[in-house]
Amino acid sequence: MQLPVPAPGPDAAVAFVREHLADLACDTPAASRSFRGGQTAADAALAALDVTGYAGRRNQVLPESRRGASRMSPYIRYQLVGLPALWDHVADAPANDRRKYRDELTWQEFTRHLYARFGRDGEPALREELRAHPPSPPEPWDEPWPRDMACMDATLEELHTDGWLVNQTRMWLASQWTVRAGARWRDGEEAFFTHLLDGSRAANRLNWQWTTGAGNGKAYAFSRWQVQKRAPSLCRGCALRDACPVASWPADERTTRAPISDLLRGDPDPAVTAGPESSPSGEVDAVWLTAESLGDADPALAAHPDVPAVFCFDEPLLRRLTLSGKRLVFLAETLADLATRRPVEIHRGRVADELAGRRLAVTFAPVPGFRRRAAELEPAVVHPYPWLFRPRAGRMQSFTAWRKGMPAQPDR
Ligand SMILES: Cc1cc2nc3c(=O)[nH]c(=O)nc-3n(C[C@H](O)[C@H](O)[C@H](O)COP(=O)(O)OP(=O)(O)OC[C@H]3O[C@@H](n4cnc5c(N)ncnc54)[C@H](O)[C@@H]3O)c2cc1C
Repeated sequence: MQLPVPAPGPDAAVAFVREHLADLACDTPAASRSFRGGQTAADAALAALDVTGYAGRRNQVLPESRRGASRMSPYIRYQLVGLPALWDHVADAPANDRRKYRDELTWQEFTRHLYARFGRDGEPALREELRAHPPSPPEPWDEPWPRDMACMDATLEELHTDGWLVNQTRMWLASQWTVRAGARWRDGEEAFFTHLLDGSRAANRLNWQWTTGAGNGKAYAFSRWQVQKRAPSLCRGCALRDACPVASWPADERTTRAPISDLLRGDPDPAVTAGPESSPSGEVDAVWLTAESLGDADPALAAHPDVPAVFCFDEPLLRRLTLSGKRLVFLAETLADLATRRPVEIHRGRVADELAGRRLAVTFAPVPGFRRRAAELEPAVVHPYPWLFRPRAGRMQSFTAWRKGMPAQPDR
């Protein structure tokens, strides 16, 4: 089913989602309080980005004015800003901040590589523990994120209204959920994925695994200590300040070993994982846009400026995911913004049905869902994914091992 293209701006995007996609959302669709979707918003955020002080303040939570986080992740998620562009943008930042910021961009790339490698056969990836089973607390909690703890309440509120959190509070929530409360990390990962505007299976699953000890065997322990250090006002105003349930460190943080996949040791065919290396030529009559790449610099969009861009809200997938309306509004804003520069078609349905019979150009996406849909649609032209570092065959047991196998500077 083809849908109308909304006018630019959050109000039209909210109205569009409420009219056409509300049955697929888990809440009443509304816009994120803090983030606007679209290339125009992403360009403005990039132009304003100054990472001076980032290394010292990236973990600060409150007051908000002291945060060092760059807040670029929703734009990075949809390739409205690419990792190579950010790498270049911070070239003149103070050395320590530049190094730290580029390290974090490299973590993002690491998660993409792992997800691509484990999802290379088109099957769901990284749902199993990579190296260890997280710790089990002696007494599981009835409610993993109790709202009477001010640190839980404030961070969940931010997640639900903004669709975004700083890295530090993501770690608190993940550790509290699994290491403290004994809940399944995959359920927590889903709860994040529902709301995060930047929610990606690669970064979300990997970070849940790393925080809970599944990724490297060492769990991150959450306690009042971090809240007092990073957001002291939360403890001061907490109803439980004299009976804090996380006043001391967790009783037991031991993980137990899990079987290790051979894919962590090496990739038998990195070319399959990485996708095409160069852009072929070919006649096409539309560019198929995926949620993995919605920016103006998308290689397929850039190579075929005269054909419409077609995006399909994947009904079976969205029905299963039941995302927050904020994510759908962000996407609608992004498509509406693109439509101010070139023809855009928006569909809702099964992707392979909605786009059947068209000669499509698309940018390769290193995720299992793309492989499955592309196998059905057989695009005429598949453009390379804009990797920061092209995936190689080497070890991925740890970030450090993987980084050693990558060049010092991004591949161009
Ligand atoms: C439990 C948990 C779940 C997470 N889920 C996601 C997710 O779904 N999507 C996502 O993009 N990030 C996720 N992260 C990583 C990180 O928290 C966010 O990328 C970051 O908070 C986004 O805010 P920012 O752009 O201001 O980050 P900054 O600190 O300004 O960093 C700049 C960029 O570096 C990258 N980056 C920073 N830290 C990490 C990291 N630990 N792993 C991967 N990339 C990183 C991101 O692309 C980020 O936008 C998660 C972290 C945890 C602990």
